Amino acid sequence: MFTGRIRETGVVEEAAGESVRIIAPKSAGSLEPGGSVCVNGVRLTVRDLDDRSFRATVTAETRRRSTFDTVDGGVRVNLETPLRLGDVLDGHLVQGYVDAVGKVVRVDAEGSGLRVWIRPPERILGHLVGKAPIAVDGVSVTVAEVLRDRFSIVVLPVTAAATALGTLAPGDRVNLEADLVARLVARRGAAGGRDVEAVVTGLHWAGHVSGRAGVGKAVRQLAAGGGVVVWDPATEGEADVVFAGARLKPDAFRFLLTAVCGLPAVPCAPEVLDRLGIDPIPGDGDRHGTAFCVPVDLASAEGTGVSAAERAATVRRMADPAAVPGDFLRPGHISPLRARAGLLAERQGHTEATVALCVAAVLPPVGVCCELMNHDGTMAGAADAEVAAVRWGMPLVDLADLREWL
Ligand SMILES: O=C(CO)[C@H](O)[C@H](O)COP(=O)(O)O
Repeated sequence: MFTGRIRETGVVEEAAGESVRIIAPKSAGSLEPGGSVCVNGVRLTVRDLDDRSFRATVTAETRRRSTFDTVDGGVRVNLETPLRLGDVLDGHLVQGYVDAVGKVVRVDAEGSGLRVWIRPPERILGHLVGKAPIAVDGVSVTVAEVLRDRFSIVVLPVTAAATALGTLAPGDRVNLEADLVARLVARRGAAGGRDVEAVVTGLHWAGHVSGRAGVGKAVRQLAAGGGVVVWDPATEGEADVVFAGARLKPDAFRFLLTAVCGLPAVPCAPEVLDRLGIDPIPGDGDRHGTAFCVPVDLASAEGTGVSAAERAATVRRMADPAAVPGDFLRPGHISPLRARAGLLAERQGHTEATVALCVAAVLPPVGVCCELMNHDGTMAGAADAEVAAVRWGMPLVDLADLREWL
């Protein structure tokens, strides 16, 4: 077992047939014939050694499954000697079994470090989770972001200096080992006919989530009647708490009014509003093109339509496919918003995000969104939203991630 903390980079002196000789004066002293050594994330067996180098076996299977298919003399490699019981586990548990070879597609300077984008084979993308560790050429780093076909890592200056990651360039191939925990979960999921995404999204998880698994978690939460925080850094710089209309309980509406504190509104797919005869409010619209429609109340209600229970009942009826125009009084106290037909592909607003989440949750395309406002009356920023999401046990997802994955 290894940790992904590289103590020495070695240089390949010779690679021929089933063996490789590596110059490694620091590591050679603590190796022994028949023991293990991790070379660029690949666990190899030491054949023989002297005080400045060692020779290890590279089987045909290892060559097929790693970058050892092309390794040559002169190449700098990351080395790690095996973990001993009682050693500091400063990194994460690395087995030295390569899951896949990825290709570096982009390297950008980021602060004093580097952001490296890697395209792995599709089959391991589902094992990658933002903020979880991964071994890249045997180095323990954190997955920063997972997109549809790639993920990124940030290589800090200290890591760039101490390992061969500092010289990575587009086109380079790297050995990848996904986090042991993610792989075990994936295996368990596969046994049950489900993949890792389904297992991860089933976990109780609050705060910022990202990538496909994060969006899956948000959809699942909404489908179960829970709330999701959607952060929009680009247009409004605001976070909205979103619920599905069909699952809306009076207590959720009370929560929006008393804890979330913004202006609750009800995003609807355009066909719902057309069917219910709910028209847009004439005018130039607000600064961001939010499409407010004539507010409504449930005609069968007996109060003013303002209580949390009555407002929730109005929303649930709007989400009911059997609802008809006569079910609603105009004007009322629930403000519908008209989503664009193309949803997030057409407009990146909370209106479209709410409807898209409901659709992904296989629910009628009607939801509630309410801006998160601090109790001093200012609008919540990213840090406020994250704190609130954790406190309320809700996932927080970026609008851009919803656009990418829904
Ligand atoms: O005005 C609003 C409804 O209370 C909000 O800003 C809400 O976020 C929906 O608007 P948009 O689709 O423009 O993001």
